[in-house]
Amino acid sequence: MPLSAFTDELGRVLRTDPTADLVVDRVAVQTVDDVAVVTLSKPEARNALSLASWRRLHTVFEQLRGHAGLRAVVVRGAGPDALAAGADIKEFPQTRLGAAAATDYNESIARALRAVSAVPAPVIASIHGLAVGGGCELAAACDVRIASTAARFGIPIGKLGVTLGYTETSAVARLIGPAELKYLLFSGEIVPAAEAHRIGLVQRLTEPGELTDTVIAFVERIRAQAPVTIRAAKLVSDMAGRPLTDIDADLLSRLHVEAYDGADLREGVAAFSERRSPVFGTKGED
Ligand SMILES: C/C=C/C(=O)SCCNC(=O)CCNC(=O)[C@H](O)C(C)(C)COP(=O)(O)OP(=O)(O)OC[C@H]1O[C@@H](n2cnc3c(N)ncnc32)[C@H](O)[C@@H]1OP(=O)(O)O
Repeated sequence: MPLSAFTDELGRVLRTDPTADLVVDRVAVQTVDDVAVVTLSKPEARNALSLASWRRLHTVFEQLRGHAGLRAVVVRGAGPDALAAGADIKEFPQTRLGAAAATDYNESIARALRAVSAVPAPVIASIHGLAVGGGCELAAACDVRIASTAARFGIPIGKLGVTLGYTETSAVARLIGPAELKYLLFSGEIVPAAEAHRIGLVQRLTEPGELTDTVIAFVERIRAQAPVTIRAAKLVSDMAGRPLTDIDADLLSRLHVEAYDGADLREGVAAFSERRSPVFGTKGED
């Protein structure tokens, strides 16, 4: 798809809520060329996520993980108010749940968050409003968060009496560190976007009217670069700060071989020599 048509179409998708026929368990997936847009779609409840929605997110991101040639995923919330206000509290049981159901509930959320992180392509959270509780954790599981100055963030779960597992908190902790995580959890505060940006939860802030254009421009920058470089960039960034495992080393080694033996690098070098913009394939292969 030519760049201008891609930009127009991605803009059209991001500026409108998905039609009802695209929404399954309050989650919609749309694709624009090699970019997927995942929309949380329960605007009347600040896009709160039911168990069915968490399970659907798991399925969706598992499918996107296997989508060869995918260049980016944008995660956003329908309606004017929220990415998501967390797990659907109205679904929480009024009676005791029992060990098996409680474990299954938490594991369903953790599975969804792990699936988000496991997509090889960059996953960008576009945050125009509330990213609270599980909504904040979902945003943190994405690779990059771009937010409007009107967005708000927090994990106010103490007032509910729920607890969080390792997966739900680890992505937030990696971004802001355990001390800021403790502050958010202990205070239950919902902080403005500027504060979320200051502590590292958000990478870029925009005026509310510029969020979509900023996200599109970022996606375009990703698509203009070599697919193999971006895939390796995500891997090494995720590996930073933890000991290198044999599996990590093997993955990186394969990507080095793919890069030096593949078409992306030859195209990049040729474009540099010819003083033109590179035109990359989708998989870094011949
Ligand atoms: C592992 C993960 C665990 C979790 O995620 S636990 C859940 C953590 N999340 C929360 O505790 C946030 C709960 N929501 C709120 O505290 C407030 O909302 C906000 C501060 C986020 C926003 O306040 P405002 O803008 O005034 O909206 P409003 O009038 O409270 O909500 C509008 C409608 O949305 C429903 N809603 C909001 N959040 C949730 C939710 N998380 N689960 C279910 N429903 C929710 C409300 O009830 C209401 O609906 P109606 O108009 O029918 O009363």
